[in-house]
Amino acid sequence: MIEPSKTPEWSALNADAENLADSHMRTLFADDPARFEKYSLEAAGLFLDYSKNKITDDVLDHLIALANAVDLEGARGRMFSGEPINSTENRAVLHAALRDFSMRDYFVDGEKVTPKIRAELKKMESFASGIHSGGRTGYSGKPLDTVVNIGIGGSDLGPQMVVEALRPYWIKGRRSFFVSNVDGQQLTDTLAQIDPETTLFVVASKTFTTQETMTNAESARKWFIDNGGKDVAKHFVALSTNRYAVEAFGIDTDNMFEFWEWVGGRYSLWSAIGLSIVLQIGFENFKALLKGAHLMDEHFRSAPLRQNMPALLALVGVWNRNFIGAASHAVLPYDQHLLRLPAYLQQADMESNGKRTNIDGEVVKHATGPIIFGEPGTNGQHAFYQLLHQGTDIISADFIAPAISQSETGDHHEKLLSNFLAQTEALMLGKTEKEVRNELREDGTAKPQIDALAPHKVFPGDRPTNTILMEKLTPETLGALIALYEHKIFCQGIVWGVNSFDQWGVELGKVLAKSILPELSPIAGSKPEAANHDASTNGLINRINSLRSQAKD
Ligand SMILES: O=P(O)(O)OC[C@H]1O[C@H](O)[C@H](O)[C@@H](O)[C@@H]1O
Repeated sequence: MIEPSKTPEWSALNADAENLADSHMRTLFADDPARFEKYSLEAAGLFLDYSKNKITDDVLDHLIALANAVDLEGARGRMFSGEPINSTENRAVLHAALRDFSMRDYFVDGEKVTPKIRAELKKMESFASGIHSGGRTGYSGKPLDTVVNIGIGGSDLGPQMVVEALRPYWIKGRRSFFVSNVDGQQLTDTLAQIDPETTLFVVASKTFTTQETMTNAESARKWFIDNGGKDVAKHFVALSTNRYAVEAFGIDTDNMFEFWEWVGGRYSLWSAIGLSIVLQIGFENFKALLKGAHLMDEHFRSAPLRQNMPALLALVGVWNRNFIGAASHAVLPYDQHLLRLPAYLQQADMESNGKRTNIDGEVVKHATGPIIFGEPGTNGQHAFYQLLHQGTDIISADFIAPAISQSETGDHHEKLLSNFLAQTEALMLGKTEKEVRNELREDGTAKPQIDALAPHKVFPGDRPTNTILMEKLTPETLGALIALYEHKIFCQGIVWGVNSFDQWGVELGKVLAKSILPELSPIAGSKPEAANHDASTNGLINRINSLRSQAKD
């Protein structure tokens, strides 16, 4: 592979960063009145303004040249044509096929996968319509109006985020719960709110071997039976790629919704993993979500890089990460219903591009995926934005908002939007010491106080942000937004030369936890002194065991 940091394009970008070091974004805006028109674009119902980044035409030219040097367009073609671009697992990456409503066919290893996708969607549709119409009931004949989705990671974050985002589309009277953590408190708290007669447990796991999910599913089944539940088959369905493990767990494969190896866990909400979404908002709305994503896919496949929203978002991200030095990236939705978007993107982005080895197995020579974090605005403003404005690190950020709220209430949304706009303006402009001093003087502040206060009130500004706007948060625009991020992550992975579709970094902890589990004492029980680990881990096991042994059962 081409080592990006050794290319002339990378060197040109380094030189750009040096040249721009002394110019402030204020000046870039003052010097070029067309900046907003030049550095913004529309696609699939989304509008992206990336003008508040420290970029120029030269920077963009060099970023596009870098994308060409690593053959981003070729890689994009290889993904869509079903090549096994997930090289360490020898798998294709075809989540886009799940939402392709054109007549296009997709092949994996010579096999046409399109009919399988359509058949599974049909199965989901008819299952959901049975539940919604009351044709498919629980063991006592009551409607199944409650869903408990048991899954973790990609089998939890996507459906949960979407269900939360599309509240106004909820079918009246239906409730959804999401249980992910192996911490039994989450399951216990959920079970306390539901009725076995009216609950459908949706066990979601690509592998069907994940400790957390299997433990929660076993405990949920036990609770169901202990609480008078009968006919487990009516109350438990599975979403998985692993038929064998689903059968072994005791779920009839008739009650299984299937997806395939070529759908990565964190890219799976479009597959059978979306069943909990379908049950909460209806199949037509789920289809609209898929269609929105498909619109973005079509844009991504066909638009030249200079007019390609996911590619530009990715390249500007590379600029901020590798040349401006932003090691963290904030995702800041100004929409309360997008509450779970930052958590969703933490997995999507950090599990995809948090890699230190390139696809050739060499340690990379440049920074890769940033730390992703975020909270909905305006809550974040009253918590961590202090650091965004005046901290010692440059943190890039995406500000996301709908122009019209899903529930307009008085002037709340105008207030929300005024904050949304003010924050990116403030981060870009900053406030000079001169401006601070003038303000204090106008307020009648005495000279010694001005001298003492002024340095604290200075904002450096020049801090990079993207603004993503949509008319309204709907299934379509949400689909497009998620697909935008999926493709952004893909493009960055290609530039950085990493495999965005494996996740070996989660394995070591899983293996060690397995060896520690039998060493932990039950409540009021006892276990031999731990001696197989490092001194810290042994010491902590012994301390936990002593606390648990002394506790009453
Ligand atoms: O869907 P599952 O097979 O249960 O996997 C659930 C999650 O756990 C794994 O450890 C991976 O890190 C995630 O990518 C995955 O989404």
